[in-house]
Amino acid sequence: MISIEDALRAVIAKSKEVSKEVILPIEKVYNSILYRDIYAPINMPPFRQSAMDGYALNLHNDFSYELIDEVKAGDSHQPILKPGEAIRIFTGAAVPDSANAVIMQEKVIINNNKLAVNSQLSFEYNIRTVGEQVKKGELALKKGTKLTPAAIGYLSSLGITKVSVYKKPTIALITTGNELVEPGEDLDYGKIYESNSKMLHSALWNLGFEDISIHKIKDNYEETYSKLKNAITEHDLVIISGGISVGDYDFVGKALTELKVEEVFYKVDQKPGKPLFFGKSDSTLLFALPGNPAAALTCFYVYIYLALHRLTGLKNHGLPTIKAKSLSNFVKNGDRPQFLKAIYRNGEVTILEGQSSAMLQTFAISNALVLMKGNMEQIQVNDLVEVILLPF
Ligand SMILES: Nc1nc2c(c(=O)[nH]1)N[C@H]1C(S)=C(S)[C@@H](COP(=O)(O)OP(=O)(O)OC[C@H]3O[C@@H](n4cnc5c(N)ncnc54)[C@H](O)[C@@H]3O)O[C@H]1N2
Ligand code: MOO
Repeated sequence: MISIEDALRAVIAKSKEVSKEVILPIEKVYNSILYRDIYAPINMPPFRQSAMDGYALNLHNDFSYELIDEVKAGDSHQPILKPGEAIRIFTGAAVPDSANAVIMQEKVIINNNKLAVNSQLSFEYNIRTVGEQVKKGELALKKGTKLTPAAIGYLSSLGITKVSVYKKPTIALITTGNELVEPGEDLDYGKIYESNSKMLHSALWNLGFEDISIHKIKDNYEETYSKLKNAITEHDLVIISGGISVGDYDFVGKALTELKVEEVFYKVDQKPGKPLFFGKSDSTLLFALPGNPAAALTCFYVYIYLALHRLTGLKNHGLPTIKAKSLSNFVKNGDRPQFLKAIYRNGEVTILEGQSSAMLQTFAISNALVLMKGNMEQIQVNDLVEVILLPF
């Protein structure tokens, strides 16, 4: 059995090489990672731009100006102002070369075509200079940057329509188990509703992964073997739920061995999620998660989240962790390090009742996991504990 730290190191080591480049329309790159540096194709702003609704002035040694023209946002004409002349101007409009300051309309008094300003203005006041944000040819965004809404807005403002990003992995989600029936169908004795696929699918969507195919297999060796074989050939990442423990009808491990999947680790010293398998077949990464729903989701956040980051070119390592003050007492059962479902708010964390790996009720209201190390026997109120913040 491997430790959590070694397992995380192995995930980092094995998942770094799988990234590929793809060029996508900017509408499709949200949450993707830039594959190459982007240089600004234009100056931004492309012209001297008014930052206010007001008046553009050609400054002189007097507080009075004569109003001669108007430039609205989008206008292309360039009135020529002599010293002491002003034009009406609006936010975002092009300031003529002959104007050297803009004054807000609240700060002037207008009388006929005369404009009285009540203060001395400095040159370029309220004017955004050409290339103030970024100059043509300068580095606009570095490779490795995550494309947030702000980044997408910024690149669009530079007129960029296509972006080179790390290809997001194609993902197969495979559930196993004779006991599983679809929500909406009758629930016969001995059956349960299949919930892991929808849970993991939404966790992937939340992180911006959309190329996901879902497969459901029974506890049958031949079916397990052939479905896994196809999934490995056709996807960058295969996530299996269930069938990885030691029962007579747990066929995943045997099929993975037959398929010559390299075992990076099997079994992690942790609770929940002990029977976690991580492997690799050529460039395809493969996680076999324990079927118990809370164990599967914990392993997703702790390990698969990290692998997904690596595959998509992000350099940071997994979910953010912080120290927080516990508002709860908790006594650990056994020596295994434990991930505890919890609610974090404002530097404090409440550890929830109902930590069984079969239960999702507490996970459904959690926004964090408390990591209780193996050598800790209990947590007491006011103890500082390590908290992993979940990505929502
Ligand atoms: N003799 C031992 N038995 C078990 C051990 C062990 O070390 N020795 N480990 C236990 C632990 S810990 C876990 S976790 C489970 C993992 O078992 P599997 O990964 O083989 O998962 P299954 O047996 O297929 O399912 C476990 C549990 O989860 C339910 N399940 C499975 N898939 C789904 C799904 N898609 N949606 C909803 N629920 C699902 C399934 O019905 C079972 O109740 O093994 C222990 N046993
Ligand atoms: O590792 Mo199991 O996940 O405790 O139920």
